[in-house]
Amino acid sequence: MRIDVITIFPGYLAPLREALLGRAISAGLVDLAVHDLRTWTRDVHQAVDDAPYGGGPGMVMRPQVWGEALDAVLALDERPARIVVPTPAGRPFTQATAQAWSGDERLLFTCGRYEGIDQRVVDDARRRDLTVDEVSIGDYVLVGGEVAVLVMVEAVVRLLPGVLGNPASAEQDSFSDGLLEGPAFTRPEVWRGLAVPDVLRSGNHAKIARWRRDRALERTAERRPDLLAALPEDALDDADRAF
Ligand SMILES: N#Cc1c(-c2ccc3ccn(Cc4ccccn4)c3c2)n[nH]c1N
Repeated sequence: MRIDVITIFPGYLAPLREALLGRAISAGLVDLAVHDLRTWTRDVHQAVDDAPYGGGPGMVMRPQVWGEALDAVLALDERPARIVVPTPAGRPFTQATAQAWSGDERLLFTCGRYEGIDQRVVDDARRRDLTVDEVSIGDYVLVGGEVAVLVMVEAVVRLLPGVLGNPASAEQDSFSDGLLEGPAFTRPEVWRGLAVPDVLRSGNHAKIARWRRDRALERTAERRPDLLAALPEDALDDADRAF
């Protein structure tokens, strides 16, 4: 997978070259290129923003700079790219989104700042039949798109074959079965007077699986009843319903 990121703060994306993601890049599983938007400015001040039409607070990022940047970065590779535009007004980015994008050959992330990017940049890309997804990582407001890109790239890249040491980790993710993960424990057996649940030390794999499923159902019902309500009809078996 090729990943391009366009931003006025390239340094914000440095964490993508650390740890697991850094190893995925070194292993050739991911090609990452970060581009400074100001490369495509033409004025001495390298202006990337301007006042909003219709008035209102803040500034809006100029379409000309973004249009030239997108055209140039898209041309760097012939593979089709999904253009991702982080925005508080976007569709929710979920585990299902990450799963879907993990099958893409190329992702191109555009990091806005100020009050966002002139809408015509997205409109122009779509009318050229480019795939453009305007997405939000959550119901809160950030200062720019860079942090959202860090989140989305990690969520997608960890799903690529060969990235996680144990593929089962991704298969047993929270949300992968529509439920939150239950509690996890490791040594010591007792810590500050708190013991690991006996069932986890029983060696009875069927009982352990049941216990874990019950804790996941319990936690999801308590913290995210919306997820429980959204489960497909056949997602819960009789034992689940009995819980
Ligand atoms: N994903 C995501 C986001 C963002 C986000 C993403 C990109 C930009 C580019 C500028 N801003 C600031 C801003 C503030 C107010 C109104 C518009 N824009 C961004 C915020 N905020 N919260 C999320 N879940």
